[in-house]
Amino acid sequence: MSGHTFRTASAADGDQLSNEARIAMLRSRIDDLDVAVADLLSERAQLSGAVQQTRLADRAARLDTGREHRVRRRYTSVLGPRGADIAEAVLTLCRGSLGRDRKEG
Ligand SMILES: C=C(O[C@@H]1C=C(C(=O)O)C=C[C@H]1O)C(=O)O
Repeated sequence: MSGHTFRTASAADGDQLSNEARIAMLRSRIDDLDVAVADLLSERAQLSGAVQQTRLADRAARLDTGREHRVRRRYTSVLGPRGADIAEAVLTLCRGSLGRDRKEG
């Protein structure tokens, strides 16, 4: 678990605010979410790299296309068809995590 907690900005939060203040409040929440998403992606990439490394140590294929297909379906089931683009970007980031680990290690 990453420990991030979120609350959604509600209409009531903005009732007393100017549009400028409302936008600033919403953007502040967006900025928090971007940091949290990037942290989660970093953690995911480390875990994915560890799985890939372990499979290589077992002389198995580093990648698993069946598993990647299930990951893509998870994103599209939540986000709709555009989720496929996000899934692809996430998988690309995580496939690269092994290379980065090697350079750093
Ligand atoms: C992490 C794994 O290895 C690779 C990376 C994946 C991912 O980042 O989601 C998925 C499948 C594999 O190609 C895994 O098999 O779960």
